[in-house]
Amino acid sequence: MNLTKKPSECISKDEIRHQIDIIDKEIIALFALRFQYVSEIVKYKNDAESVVAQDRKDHVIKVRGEWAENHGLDKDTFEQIYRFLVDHNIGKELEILGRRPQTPKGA
Ligand SMILES: C=C(O[C@@H]1C=C(C(=O)O)C=C[C@H]1O)C(=O)O
Repeated sequence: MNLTKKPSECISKDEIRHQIDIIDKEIIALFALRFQYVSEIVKYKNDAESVVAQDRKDHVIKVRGEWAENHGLDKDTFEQIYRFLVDHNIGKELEILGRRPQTPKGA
């Protein structure tokens, strides 16, 4: 990441906002990469239950909350953020699954 200053080294609001912009650009790029993997997983799923993958969903949300807490962030807030993200991904996975030609049962 091309950050030019540490948080405490910044000497103006503009400088701080510039660093924040750099960080957010990177975060978005990582979310886009994460989404590429999410899109690929649909190949290995065949119905709504496997798309939702409730146990994995619960685990992802819980563990991200713990990771956030380990970094001094608010656990519940980051659980909410991840719940929103995972629910969004489930919607996208269902769209992809819906577009896929259905294989007749027993075929
Ligand atoms: C990516 C998956 O599909 C869904 C999306 C998840 C995510 O965005 O991390 C996690 C679980 C599923 O609800 C998966 O099954 O792992």
